[in-house]
Amino acid sequence: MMEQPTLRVTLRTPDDWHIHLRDGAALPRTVGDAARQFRRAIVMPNLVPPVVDAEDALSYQLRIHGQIPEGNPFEPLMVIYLTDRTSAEIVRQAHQAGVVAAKLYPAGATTNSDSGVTDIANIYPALEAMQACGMKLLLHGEVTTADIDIFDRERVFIEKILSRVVDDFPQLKIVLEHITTAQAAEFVGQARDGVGATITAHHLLYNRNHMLVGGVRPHYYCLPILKRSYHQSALIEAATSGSPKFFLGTDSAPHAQHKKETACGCAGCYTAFSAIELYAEVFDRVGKLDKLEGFASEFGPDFYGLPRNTDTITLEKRPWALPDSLAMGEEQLIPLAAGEVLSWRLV
Ligand SMILES: NC(=O)N[C@@H](CC(=O)O)C(=O)O
Ligand SMILES: [Zn+2]
Ligand SMILES: [Zn+2]
Repeated sequence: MMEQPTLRVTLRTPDDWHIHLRDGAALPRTVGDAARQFRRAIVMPNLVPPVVDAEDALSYQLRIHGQIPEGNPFEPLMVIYLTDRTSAEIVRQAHQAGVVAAKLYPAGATTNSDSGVTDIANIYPALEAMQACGMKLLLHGEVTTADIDIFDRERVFIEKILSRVVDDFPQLKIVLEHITTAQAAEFVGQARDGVGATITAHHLLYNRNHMLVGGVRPHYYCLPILKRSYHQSALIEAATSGSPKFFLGTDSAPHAQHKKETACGCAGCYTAFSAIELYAEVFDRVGKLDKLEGFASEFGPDFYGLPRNTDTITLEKRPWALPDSLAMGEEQLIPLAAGEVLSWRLV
């Protein structure tokens, strides 16, 4: 019998424009996984306590650097966490220290967001300073008031908050992170220049049925929460459209197994172990593998005003099963799609 030649695709090395690496004992796992496939990563600042200024960001960056495998050129790009007390001066100092962005977590919106902003008006001076120095604004785009249903929180954030910030700061570069709805895809698609969005692999691969039909599956629980399949289709459409407004951000977020599989489980999916392979799965499924390179490796650096990577990675069509569990320090971590078979594998 003749062996079929193995299908391969070679891509410019991708970057991850939204990842949670955490700290301490988690770092060898998270940094190692990210550095295996990505050259750069935008590192989320929601540590406890959060990364709020230049000093915090630089010391966190050093701890990450300490875990990059020998000879690997991985580059963590640092972000500060906006609080009610973030001043214009804090922004300017962070910018001078090489911090590329500041992250807005509405207070209480997601994991480790208790120090987040309680009213966007409190950070208008910080946003002015960011606009002036070119620092990007990254948004966890969900309102948090109890009267708004969890499935509507992103849509209401866009209507009530985002549309205002986009207009009030016409030169500010804004990324609506981990979008999950057709409304978000549409808003960003039609927004002025300088407004973009990241999309996770899990919001492309799954909808809320995957999380809730036949039993509740805590490893699919993340924020913003998985939505209807109609929204999933809109996200796939946006990610594979070739529009430079949409780019890769895994939102990979490690929570130990015992913190997910419990009565009140944490929000976040761990995808860093196989992120580019998960994205390849989706793009291939809809016949758009040719659009993966723009989404994964070009539109992100273009948006951030950074050079595109010049080296490449290769994916091969060779089915493999994800491990059931990974070690993270002394703890166990269940990767998203644990035990499932993926078609593409990083060579
Ligand atoms: N996405 C999540 O569900 N969790 C993230 C926080 C975030 O990005 O909202 C985390 O830090 O665990
Ligand atoms: Zn978030
Ligand atoms: Zn996140």
